[in-house]
Amino acid sequence: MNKQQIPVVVLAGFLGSGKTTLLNHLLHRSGGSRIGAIVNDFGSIEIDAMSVAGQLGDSTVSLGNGCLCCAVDASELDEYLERLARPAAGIDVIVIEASGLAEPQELVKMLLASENPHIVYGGLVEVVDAAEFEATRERHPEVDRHLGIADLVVVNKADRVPAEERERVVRAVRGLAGRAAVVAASYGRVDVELFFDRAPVGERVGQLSFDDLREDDPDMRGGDRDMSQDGHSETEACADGRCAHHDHHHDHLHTAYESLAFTSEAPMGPRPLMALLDSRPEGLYRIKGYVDFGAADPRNRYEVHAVGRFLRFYPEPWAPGEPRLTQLVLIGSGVDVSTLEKELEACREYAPQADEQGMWGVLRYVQEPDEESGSWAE
Ligand SMILES: Nc1nc2c(ncn2[C@@H]2O[C@H](COP(=O)(O)OP(=O)(O)OP(=O)(O)O)[C@@H](O)[C@H]2O)c(=O)[nH]1
Repeated sequence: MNKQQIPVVVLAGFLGSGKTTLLNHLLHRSGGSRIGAIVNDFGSIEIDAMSVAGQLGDSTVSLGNGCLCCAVDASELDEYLERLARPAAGIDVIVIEASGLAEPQELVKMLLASENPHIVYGGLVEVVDAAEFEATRERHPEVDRHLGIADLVVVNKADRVPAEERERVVRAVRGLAGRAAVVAASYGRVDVELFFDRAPVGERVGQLSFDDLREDDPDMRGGDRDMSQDGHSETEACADGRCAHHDHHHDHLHTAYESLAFTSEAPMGPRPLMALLDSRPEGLYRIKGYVDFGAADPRNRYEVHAVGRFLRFYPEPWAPGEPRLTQLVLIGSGVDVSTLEKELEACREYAPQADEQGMWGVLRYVQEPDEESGSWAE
């Protein structure tokens, strides 16, 4: 192995499984290693990039608005890798956080094809949400094949399921993941050594080659399920519109999903927003971003996450001078995006009242700090 080459690890996993949480854990625990991150957001507001950027400064780059797997060619990615891999940047390992709808094998292919002499493919880490695993597999059988090419699978959110279910999920993942290491974790708290000390390069290329990833390999194609079955054309469904050039993309997960990016300078009314969130449609699987509740709580911004039926708010004080904005990305399948947008617009309050009782509906979804480290069952 060329000691000068920087390993590039792909961090993938379905929407909301905990990739950003794991990346943040790695950044906190990196010790003397310097991590460069490339964050690929599906929505046009780069929420994931915002939540890691603070920690990395110029060693984070963001590739927003569409799945990286759908890029026409690898040149954009190469450009970013080039920037991070310059010896002057002093980076030891690069992590690419894929969007929750990206096809990991496309990213791996791009890395294996890269002619950048400073980098080397460092493995695929798949994050699985233990609480959502079965339901996600039912809807998207192709996630099985993502696990089949992983080098490490993190069965995350172990705290959200009872011990027996956790064991069941770990066993099922082991069955699908072949030779990959499988570890259970909460809040992405994996052993950092395990993450970065993946198998040496020579071994890896032997293990996962272009041949393994060939488009016409039946094992890689996940059957001929038409992901556009909900009636959305590929161009509509792909956030950056580039998918139309790639007819083989019909089996990509993201072709079945639409995203809505919503920004408001006017604060959101807690009551109407909670009414909307509490009755959100089944297909609206993922919501993330930041909410300004204005006079109802002028001190804090509320980071919000919905994953399936799970909903949490995380209040934190606004930074001095930070623009008071609500910025949300909503990702779903079979969701009427324009209606959703109108509903969100209707939640804005132009003459807000200090409606503290109105915040009760929000506070029901605020996690106590000690819950994070606590029990296995929610
Ligand atoms: N209970 C519990 N919640 C978790 C755990 N890991 C992450 N979360 C929460 O799950 C939500 C989604 O986590 P993210 O790290 O943003 O997930 P992601 O995979 O980056 O999401 P996308 O980029 O949208 O696909 C957040 O509310 C996290 O706090 C965990 O182990 N247990």
